[in-house]
Amino acid sequence: MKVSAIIAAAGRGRRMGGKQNKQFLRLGNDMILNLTLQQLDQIEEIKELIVVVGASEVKFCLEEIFAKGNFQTPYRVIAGGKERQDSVRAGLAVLSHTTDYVLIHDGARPLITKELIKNALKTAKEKGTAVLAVPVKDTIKVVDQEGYVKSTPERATLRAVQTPQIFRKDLICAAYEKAEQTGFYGTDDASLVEAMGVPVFLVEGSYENIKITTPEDLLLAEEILRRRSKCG
Ligand SMILES: Nc1ccn([C@@H]2O[C@H](COP(=O)(O)OP(=O)(O)OP(=O)(O)O)[C@@H](O)[C@H]2O)c(=O)n1
Ligand SMILES: C[C@](O)(CO)[C@H](O)COP(=O)(O)O
Repeated sequence: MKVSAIIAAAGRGRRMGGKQNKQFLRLGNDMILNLTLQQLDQIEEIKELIVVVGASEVKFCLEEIFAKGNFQTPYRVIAGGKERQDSVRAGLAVLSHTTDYVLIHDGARPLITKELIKNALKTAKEKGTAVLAVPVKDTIKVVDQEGYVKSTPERATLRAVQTPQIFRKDLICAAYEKAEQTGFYGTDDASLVEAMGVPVFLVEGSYENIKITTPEDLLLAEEILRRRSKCG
C-alpha cells in the first residue's frame, strides 16, 4: 500500500486570534505542526509527506521543522490556497505517480495517534475510503436564518468527522476535479467524494483527536499530552 499524506496547514487561524499561523504555536515542548508530522512519519505505508502551508511560511517550515528534525519519510513543503479545499488541491497536484492512496490530515490535529492512522489505513484498503469520526454527544438543532429551530435530527444517526480522511487516489482526484467543474466547496474532503455519489466509510476516531481551533482547545490539548506523557 503506497500512501501519500497531504497535511493541510495553510489556514490563517482566525478563530484562534493572534498573528501567527496557529500550527506554529507551541503545545507542551513542541510546535503543533511538528507534533502532527511526527505521528505521520512513523507510519511505514506513508511514502511521502506533502505539507501545505502559507506561501510566506514555506521557508520557515523547511528550516524550523524539517531541517531540525530527523524525518524518515520523503517530504515536500508547498504553498496552499485561500480555502482548505484549495490547499488540499495544491497537494493533490504534486502527488507522486506511484501513490495508490491519499491520506489528508489537518496540521491542526496534533493529537492523532499511530493506532488510529493504522486502523484507518486498513479500512481504506478494504473499502477505498476511510474517514475518522465520533458519535455526536450533544443534541443538534437545524436552525433557520432568524435563529428558530427547524428540526432536531436523531442523534444516533449523527457523527462528527475528523481527519485523517483516506481515499483511493483515483477517487479523491476525480472528486476534486468534479468539484472544480461544479464550483462545489465542502468543509471536508469526504463531502467532495459524497458529491460524486460514492459511498464514504466512517471509522472510529477519538474524542481526543481534536482540531486546535480556539484558545480553549490549546488548554485541553496540553492536558491530554501531559496525561499521555505520564502514561508513557
Ligand atoms: N486555506 C486554508 C485553510 C485551512 N487550512 C487548514 O485546514 C485545517 C482545518 O482548518 P481550520 O481549523 O478551520 O483552520 P483555519 O482555517 O486556520 O482556522 P480559521 O477558520 O479559524 O481561520 C487547518 O489545519 C488549516 O491550517 C489550509 O490548509 N488552507
Ligand atoms: C476537515 C475537518 O477537520 C473535519 O472536521 C473540518 O471540517 C475542517 O473544517 P474547518 O471549517 O476548516 O474548521
